[in-house]
Amino acid sequence: MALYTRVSGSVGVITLQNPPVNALSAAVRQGIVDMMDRALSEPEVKSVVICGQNGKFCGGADIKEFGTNMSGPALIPLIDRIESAAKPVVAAIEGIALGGGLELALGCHYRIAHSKAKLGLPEVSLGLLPGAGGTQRLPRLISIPAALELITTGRHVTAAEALQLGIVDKVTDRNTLDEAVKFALSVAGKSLDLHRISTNPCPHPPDVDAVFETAMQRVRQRARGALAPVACVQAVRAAATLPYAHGMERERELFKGLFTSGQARALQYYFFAQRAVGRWSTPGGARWDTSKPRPVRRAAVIGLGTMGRGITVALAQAGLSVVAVETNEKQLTEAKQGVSDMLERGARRRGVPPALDKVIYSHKIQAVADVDLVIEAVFEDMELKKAIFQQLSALCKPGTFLCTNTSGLDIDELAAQTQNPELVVGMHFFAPAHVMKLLEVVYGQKSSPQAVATAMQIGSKIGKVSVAVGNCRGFVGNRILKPYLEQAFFLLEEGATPELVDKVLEEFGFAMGVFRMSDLSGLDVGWRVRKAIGLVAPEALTGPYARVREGHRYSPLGDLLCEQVRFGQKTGRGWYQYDKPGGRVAKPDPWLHRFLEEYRAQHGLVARRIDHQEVLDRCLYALINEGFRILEDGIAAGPEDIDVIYVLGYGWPQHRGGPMFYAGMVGLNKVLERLEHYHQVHPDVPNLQPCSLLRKLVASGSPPINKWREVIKKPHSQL
Ligand SMILES: CCCCCC/C=C/CC(=O)SCCNC(=O)CCNC(=O)[C@H](O)C(C)(C)COP(=O)(O)OP(=O)(O)OC[C@H]1O[C@@H](n2cnc3c(N)ncnc32)[C@H](O)[C@@H]1OP(=O)(O)O
Repeated sequence: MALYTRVSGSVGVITLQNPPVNALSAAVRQGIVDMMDRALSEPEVKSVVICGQNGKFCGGADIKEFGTNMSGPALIPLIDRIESAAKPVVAAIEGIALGGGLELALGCHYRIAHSKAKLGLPEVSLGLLPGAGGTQRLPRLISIPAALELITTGRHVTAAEALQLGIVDKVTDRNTLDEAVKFALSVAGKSLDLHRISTNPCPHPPDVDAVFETAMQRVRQRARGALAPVACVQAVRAAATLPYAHGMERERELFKGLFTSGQARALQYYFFAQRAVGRWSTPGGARWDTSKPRPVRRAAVIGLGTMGRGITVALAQAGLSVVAVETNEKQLTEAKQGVSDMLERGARRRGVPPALDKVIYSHKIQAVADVDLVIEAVFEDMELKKAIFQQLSALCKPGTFLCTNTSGLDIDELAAQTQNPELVVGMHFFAPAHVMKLLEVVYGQKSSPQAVATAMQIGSKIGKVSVAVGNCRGFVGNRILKPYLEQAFFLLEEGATPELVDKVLEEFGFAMGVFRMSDLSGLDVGWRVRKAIGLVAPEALTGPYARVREGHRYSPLGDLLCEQVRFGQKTGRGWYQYDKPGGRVAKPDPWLHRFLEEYRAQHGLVARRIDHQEVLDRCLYALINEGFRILEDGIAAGPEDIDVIYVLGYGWPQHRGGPMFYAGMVGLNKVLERLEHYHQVHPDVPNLQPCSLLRKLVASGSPPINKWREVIKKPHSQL
């Protein structure tokens, strides 16, 4: 709803009231219509200010209303009504003016923003375009190239940048409403002709066609199949080429196409999923709203390889004091330089001083004695980690949380090395750790609610989306990755090439195909894990048992490549070839193709033609099947957790919502039917055997994803 007051005698103030972000729900829209009518009809009122309660102007359309029977006044005529008003209307922007919120402000004649406000048209990240005149008014106000950039990226801008771009008329550090009222008093009675944006011409750059062509190329390249960025360019083009009314028709037409699309549903699901994972719970009864974190002022990182350095940077940039420990002197010297460089680069980008003084380096593990939390980030070797946890338990002050950055080893086994296993949790970062948004917080059997809550809180403090997950080999992300990788290897054995598999996955929207991704992360990482669990016995690399482990099909292809020291980008050779070790551009490698042919011949495998659909089905459905197993085992509390992990950590296309959402979109019965088919063809591959939760969901009538938890009925369900 909206509140109306009159201040300073002649200014009507309309306050949007819809916590937490004053989204434009039906009631708010109705409130604005009613209060505008009142302000315009009161003869004493000479000007109007629109603001939002609780320091937030407006977070845009109410996303929760999408997909429901929307009622109440439409936004476009409401904004038009404001713009055509005979009295000046001033938007007082505090906190946020996003999406429909900014469009509302663009309908006002003037905009005053607080210096801390953020403005933007982020609809593209919800699979939409600014559909209340934003694509037509913004280019008229700030030029086509600037509007294209903001609308196609959905980027939020600061008030200072908004002033520079011309989105706002004034920025203030003072009380925004007071300033807006003063401003409204000063413009009362003045001509509004130049301030009705829709009536202004759209300024044309001389090379307007080239501007749109370049923009279209850029968005198509980045969009990975997403529709909204392309439609955004088309809508802005209408602003450049058509009169306002016709431009609005084009905007509406494009908006309608997006609004009902599966991509918009997926992206809006993903928006809420990211927030849902913050309301975590564990089977042991720890919960986001009842488990209190302990403050962490000083943290330590043990092991300054790539991961340890990234974690150190992430912590220091968030203002935490870090003791960075590396016992290898040479590595320590390199790490000091590496961390300082990263801190300086990051600071330059953010326009702040580098947090160099936040990090103290030491080559002695004893330096951790006084910290509140330790993150161990040494080599992925259980014996080494166990030894470190024994040392930490003896060295650290009582109550210090002991965390491990393992990507899949047993948290309980590590906790068992310590005197206080309740203080042990996993904090699984993703490389590069100072950049990637995802953190898996892994609770063990004995992790205390406070330890989990503290790790989750540190995660959000350093800007990560933290997802609480249970303890099993690979946790959620890497556990799901395994059957996906396995299918990709099997497809090579059966006749595919890395190029074919990657092409299909990249066309689906993955940031990188599975083989390019393996080359980037290093083939040796998985190899070491497989060796540790006894899968890579040298005598089993050839001969009749090379392709069998524990009675099931196994592909030693990855192991054979590692035997040749083909570790991927780092060695300049992997599934592809690179121009040098560390090279980034993957090129098909004739050696690899010959190697595959020889391998098939050696094992009596006859290459067949594999079509795109089979690649997609087998890789994705094997992955999704494991996702259902994870839900069944209670390792993830809900499908949202898996989806957020997969989008943020593994390059799953956001516009497909995540693997579990995708399964729902495809149809659970279809996923089940395809898995049954492929399992019949490959009975020696247990990962293709449909999991019983999937069968149960199908038997329950394939409920929508937000009802799955009712079928899972795990004790820590959040629904
Ligand atoms: C036929 C229809 C015609 C319509 C034509 C006009 C079309 C307009 C399109 C739009 O305006 S789409 C919406 C555009 N706005 C956004 O994308 C903003 C989304 N929100 C955010 O980015 C953030 O929430 C925030 C506003 C920057 C605040 O971030 P913060 O970290 O402070 O809090 P959160 O945890 O993210 O959010 C708090 C709470 O609020 C809910 N919420 C946020 N925005 C909206 C919204 N626009 N509608 C409904 N609910 C919203 C959010 O879900 C959180 O609640 P939860 O219960 O924890 O999930």
